[in-house]
Amino acid sequence: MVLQAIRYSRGSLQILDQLKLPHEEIYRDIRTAQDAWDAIHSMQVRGAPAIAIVAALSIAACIARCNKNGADSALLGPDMTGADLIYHNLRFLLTSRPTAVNLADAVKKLEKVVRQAQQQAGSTDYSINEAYIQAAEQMLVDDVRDNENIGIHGADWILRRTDTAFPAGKVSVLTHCNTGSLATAGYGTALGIIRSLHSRNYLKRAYYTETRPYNQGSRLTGYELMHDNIPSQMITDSMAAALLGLKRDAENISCIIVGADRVAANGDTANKIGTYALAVLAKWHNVKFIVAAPRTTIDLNTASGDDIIIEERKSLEVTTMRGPAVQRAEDGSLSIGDSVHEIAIAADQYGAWNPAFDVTCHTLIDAIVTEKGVLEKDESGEFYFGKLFAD
Ligand SMILES: CSC[C@@H](O)[C@@H](O)C(=O)COP(=O)(O)O
Repeated sequence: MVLQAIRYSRGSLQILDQLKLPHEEIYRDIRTAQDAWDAIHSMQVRGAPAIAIVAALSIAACIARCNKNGADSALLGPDMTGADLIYHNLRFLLTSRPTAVNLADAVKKLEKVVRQAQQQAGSTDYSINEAYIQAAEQMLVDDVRDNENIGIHGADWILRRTDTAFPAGKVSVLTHCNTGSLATAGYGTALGIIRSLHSRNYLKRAYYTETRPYNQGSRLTGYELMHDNIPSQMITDSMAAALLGLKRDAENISCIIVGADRVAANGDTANKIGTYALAVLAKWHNVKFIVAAPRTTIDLNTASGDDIIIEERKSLEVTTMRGPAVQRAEDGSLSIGDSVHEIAIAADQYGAWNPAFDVTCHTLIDAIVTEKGVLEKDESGEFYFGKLFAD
């Protein structure tokens, strides 16, 4: 069964609560823009493309119910209708998390759709709503298709450009954070490449970091890889250098593949905290370092990584951990409880710095894989995005 993190049908939106995974699979109704804002801000849903799509669909689901029943759409701004109501809610959702550009990109595109619908002769609230709903629904479809193409391009590139002289010509790769079905509309970006390698029988093993402090790796990537029976092994973030340093063929890492929250115009890439450290390690160990992202993550209006706003989250997310209680029986076997609790792993009064993302300089990146193909640096060592946006 395909893992479905976003359940959408016209008028209805549900998300799989990622704070409960992998221990509990709970779907939450998203009935309002406020619900979507809360889910994004609290990271019940996370991952750059998924954030954008849930925000867009939350408004679509509300106004679809409104178009059908003529009832209150349950959006913020009860004294507004049609275009104004949509603009207002899009702007509100934009404030939910700052670093990933996909949300801002979606808002810009959806505002354009609404403006064009307003300009149509005889436009009504109903016709504006319909135009919005169709555009938001199309984003869901497009993201899955784009990720499948990222998977194909990325796998092709890895098989061409990295040393595949491992048992049966297979490669092992390392990834960070969660970039799969849970972080996107489906299939995934960096994890999409891993899926593509696996489906062609070229994947020996996917290593993934636990990704402290939010543990997107251990909680979410592990869950997805197990779900799809992809051979995999978790490491803590601090084990990456040791893994790359291993000289055993069977463990040899061909490349590190990560996703992105925002790629600046020069290729500098903001992604989950810890990405930068992996890129430095890759350079030292002469291992390819690849960023996988749809074009919606490339922000040509941001000149370089220096201009990217990095979200800082609460210290508490570093000093606590979530999970079910573990009980050890007399024979030493473990049983894991059902419900998720939060436990302190440090005294919170010490405080902790908690940037959610870091920026990897483009000089450390070998290739950026998009749905349109793989971009490498030119002779002067610069990424040139022009041709990716030719259409
Ligand atoms: C396809 S997801 C790419 C990125 O969004 C992902 O690597 C990441 O950094 C997610 O961060 P998160 O804080 O979990 O939203």
